[in-house]
Amino acid sequence: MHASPDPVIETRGLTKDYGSRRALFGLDLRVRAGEVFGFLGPNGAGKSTTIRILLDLIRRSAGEVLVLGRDPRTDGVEIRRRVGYLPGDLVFTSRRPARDLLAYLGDLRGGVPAAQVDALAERLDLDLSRPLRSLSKGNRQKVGLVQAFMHRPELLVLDEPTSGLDPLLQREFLAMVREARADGRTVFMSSHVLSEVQDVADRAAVLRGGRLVATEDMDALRRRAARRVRIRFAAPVAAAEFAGLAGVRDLDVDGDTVHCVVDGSPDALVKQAARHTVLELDSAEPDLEELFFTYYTDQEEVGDAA
Ligand SMILES: Nc1ncnc2c1ncn2[C@@H]1O[C@H](COP(=O)(O)OP(=O)(O)OP(=O)(O)O)[C@@H](O)[C@H]1O
Repeated sequence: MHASPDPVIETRGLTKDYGSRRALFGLDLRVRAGEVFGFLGPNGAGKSTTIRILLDLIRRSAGEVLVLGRDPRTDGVEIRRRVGYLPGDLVFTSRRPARDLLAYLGDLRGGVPAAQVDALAERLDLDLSRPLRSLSKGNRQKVGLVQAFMHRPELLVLDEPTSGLDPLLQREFLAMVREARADGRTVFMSSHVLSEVQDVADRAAVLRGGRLVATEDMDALRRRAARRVRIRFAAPVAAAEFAGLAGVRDLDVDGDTVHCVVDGSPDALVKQAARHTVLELDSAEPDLEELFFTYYTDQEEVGDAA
C-alpha cells in the first residue's frame, strides 16, 4: 500500500453544539496517511463527539470534515465500511456467542476469513463461544477490537481502546497497532492519558474543553522532555562543577552523589561526569505526561481568566 499525500482525516472549523451547549469549538485536525495519531484529553473534552462525527454517527453543527477524502455527511455508509471503528461505549444485549456477531459483521464488510478472526481472538485471549451479554467489560472491549481490526481496514478509529485491558493485553494491542502501521495503515486513537499512547504514537493532539490546545510530534516531545538523573561517583564531587551545565537544573550534590533534572540532551552532564570515576548512573524515562500536562494547566488558566 502506498502512502497518499492527502490527509486521511481532516477537519476545518469543526463545531458541535448539543442544544445550547457547545462541545467542539472550531477544531482543525489533520491525520496523515500511515501515522499513529493519539487523540488525548480528559473526560468530557469532546473526543467521542469528534470521533462520532467522523463516522457520521452524529452530525456536526458547522465546519468541514473529510475522512478518506469523503464527507461523512454524504458518504457515511462508505466510511463506516472502510474504517475499523471501536466505539467508546460498547454494550451487547444478545445471548448469541461473540463468534456469530463477528461473522455477521465480517459479511457486511465483504467477508473476513474465519482464521483471521480466530487469530485475533487468540492474541487477545478472547473466548468466542461465550454469549455476548455475559461478557465482562474487558472481554467486550476485546470483541470490539477484533471487529475493528479483522478486515484489515486502511483506517482504524479507536475510542479509548485500552480501557478495561490488563497490562499484558494492552501490550498485545499496541503490537497490533504497530503491525497496522507497518502495513501502511493509519490509526487514530483516543485516550485520556498520554502514557497509553506515548510508546506507539507518531503524533498526538490534546483536546481540552472542546478546543485543540496542542499537536505534538512524539519524537520531538521526547527530545524536549525532562529526565531525572542520579550519578554516584567513586569520590565526592563539587557542586560548582555541575551547576550551570547546559540543560541541568534542580541540582543536588550530596557527597559522592549528584541528583538533577536534565532538559533535552544530557551531553554536557555526561561530559562533566566523565572527568570522574562513575560507579552508578540512573536516568528515569522522560515524563511526557508532565510536559503535556502543562498544556492543560495553561488552558485552564486562560479559561479561568475569561
Ligand atoms: N448526547 C449529548 N447531549 C448533550 N451533551 C453531550 C452529549 N454527548 C456529549 N455531551 C457533552 O459534550 C462534551 C464532550 O463529551 P464527549 O463524550 O465527546 O467527551 P470525551 O472527551 O469523549 O469524554 P469521555 O472520555 O468522558 O467520553 C461533554 O461536556 C459532554 O457532557
